[in-house]
Amino acid sequence: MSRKFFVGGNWKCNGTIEEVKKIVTTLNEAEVPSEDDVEVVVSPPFVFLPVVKTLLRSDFSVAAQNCWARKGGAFTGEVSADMLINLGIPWVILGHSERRLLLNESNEFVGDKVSYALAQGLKVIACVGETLEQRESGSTMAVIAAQTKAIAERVSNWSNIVLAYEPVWAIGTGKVATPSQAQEVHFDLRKWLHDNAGAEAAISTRIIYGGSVNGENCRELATQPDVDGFLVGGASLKPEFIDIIKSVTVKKSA
Ligand SMILES: O=C[C@H](O)COP(=O)(O)O
Repeated sequence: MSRKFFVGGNWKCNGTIEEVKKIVTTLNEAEVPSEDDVEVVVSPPFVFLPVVKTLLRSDFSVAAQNCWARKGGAFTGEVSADMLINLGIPWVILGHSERRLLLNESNEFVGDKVSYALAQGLKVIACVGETLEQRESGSTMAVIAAQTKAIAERVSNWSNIVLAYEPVWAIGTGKVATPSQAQEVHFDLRKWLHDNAGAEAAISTRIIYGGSVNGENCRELATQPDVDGFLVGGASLKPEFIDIIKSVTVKKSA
């Protein structure tokens, strides 16, 4: 089966309302391949989600950058999955390494969030990835397997999950994984899914790459058989995000 190419733009904690509107205008005016070929999801900070959802072209979608692990209540500063659903936000990014590392989010906590978000009807971009130290000590797959296992233990249906492999050493560093490094991990992760979540999850789950993707390096990465798209940080704030969306054409001819 073919997995639809997926390009996510994670705007992280960036932008003023004026800048956000400008990015949306750039996206709205761009000529890109059909939504039959590529799914595009942008993820502004929470406060800009409603305005972006309202102004953004209808063939692109929006994601929140986080949500709480259970129903809302006395959790100051948190936003619940139920609230996102209430606002018509279809996607959420969970388990980003910046939250795992800076806010000490554990594998289990991320797994709880993924499970609760899916149960409320959200689609989830679930991030996994190793640090440089972990890669250099040869534990890349063990780390990623443990992160994915915490999700697999809480989830039986993978159809609303996109897995984002984001090596921490490649995020915001300009040091992108080579196409063969990305392919190797994506292949191993798909095999892990096969053995632990079943053949259907392995065949149909999109595994996207994130970490210093730009308008240039996306093309060769896109040719890799197990790279089903990208989660883009810095470059998603720039016009080159359009080029990254267009890399689906390279994928289709690979
Ligand atoms: O979620 C996106 C990733 O953290 C990648 O960020 P980056 O493209 O700025 O390296």
